[in-house]
Amino acid sequence: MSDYLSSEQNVAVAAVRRACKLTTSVFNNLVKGETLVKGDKSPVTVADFSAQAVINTILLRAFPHDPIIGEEDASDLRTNELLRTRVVDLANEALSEKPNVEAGEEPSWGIGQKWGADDLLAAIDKGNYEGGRSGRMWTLDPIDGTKGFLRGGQYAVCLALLVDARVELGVIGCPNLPLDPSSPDGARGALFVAVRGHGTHQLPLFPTLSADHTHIPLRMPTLALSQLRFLESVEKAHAALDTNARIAEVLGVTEAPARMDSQAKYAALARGDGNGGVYLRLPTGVGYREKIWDHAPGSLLIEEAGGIVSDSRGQSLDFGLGRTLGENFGVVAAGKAVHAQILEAIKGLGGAPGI
Ligand SMILES: Nc1ncnc2c1ncn2[C@@H]1O[C@H](COP(=O)(O)OS(=O)(=O)O)[C@@H](OP(=O)(O)O)[C@H]1O
Ligand SMILES: [Mg+2]
Repeated sequence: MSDYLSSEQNVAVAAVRRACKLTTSVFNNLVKGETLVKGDKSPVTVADFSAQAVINTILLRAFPHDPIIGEEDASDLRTNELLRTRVVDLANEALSEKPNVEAGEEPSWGIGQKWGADDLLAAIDKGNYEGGRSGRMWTLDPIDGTKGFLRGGQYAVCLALLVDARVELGVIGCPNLPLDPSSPDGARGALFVAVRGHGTHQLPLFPTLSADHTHIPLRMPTLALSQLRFLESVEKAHAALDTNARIAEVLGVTEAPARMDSQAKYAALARGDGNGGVYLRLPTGVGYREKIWDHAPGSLLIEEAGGIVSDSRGQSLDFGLGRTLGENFGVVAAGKAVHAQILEAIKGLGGAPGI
């Protein structure tokens, strides 16, 4: 682990690990359980709120002066007692587990104890920061890829620290991502940590041995266009998949795209899964603004693994605009060798809808 932001890394890793344990247990108990009616989103709702309560509680105690841009707010919990009780119980289960001192956890982070409902709701609401161009701030997506979570597919717990609108630390927990991409049926649960200037590393999300704390450095492979495989969203509503197919044709990419929910795509790309090579996310129409928490940690994972992330016109992503990024720009994440050619192909097609 690098010395730069070492206590922030420790805190963020511990917080994301605890939240991922919680979401995994919600999935195993509620989503897989036979009681779930098709279309019932309540497990993802409780998991979302309680994961944000856990992470914000820890951040608040470890770095009391840092604001947080979080996806959720607690207003629904103030009016729904049943939901509130479930969230408080789940968050306390995750927070009260005693600090793992060997893994660098500290009791002063509010762990190893239970919290009252008021404290936990206030912690969730601490995620209401509007963002901006100056100072330190965290951004959190407690469950990115909610649809993937419900399907038992990919989802991610995503946390980043920004300083003066630049992402300095990105931590992404992917409970369902195979630890070793060459054994897709092997152990699942991978954790990714990127620190500006110090690379992107992978470690097991749920360590059992002390050797599991070893950080493995990630480097994106250098691929030619003909070897590329596109990584893209599962949901047609979230990205212009038809445009992706046209761009693939222009570039001579023949491999069928890999579809994956959530920022797990950035993580998979950073470690070169399945000949990944490009994550294309072009808007489906006019008006949608991408959220800061959907791209801040993932983009640093790519950059620190040697790749480039830009909007579809080649500009770097601007994280200083508030809770969202600019309108209708799309995201192109790829290895250095092919990024410019992909931008050319997008331009050649006259951009994407809404660009
Ligand atoms: N219309 C539209 N356009 C673009 N993006 C949208 C749109 N609607 C939602 N979202 C955001 O997409 C997040 C999930 O994106 P994914 O990359 O996981 O795609 S997908 O799950 O395969 O759909 C998803 O994140 P979560 O809400 O955290 O799941 C949303 O923030
Ligand atoms: Mg999201």
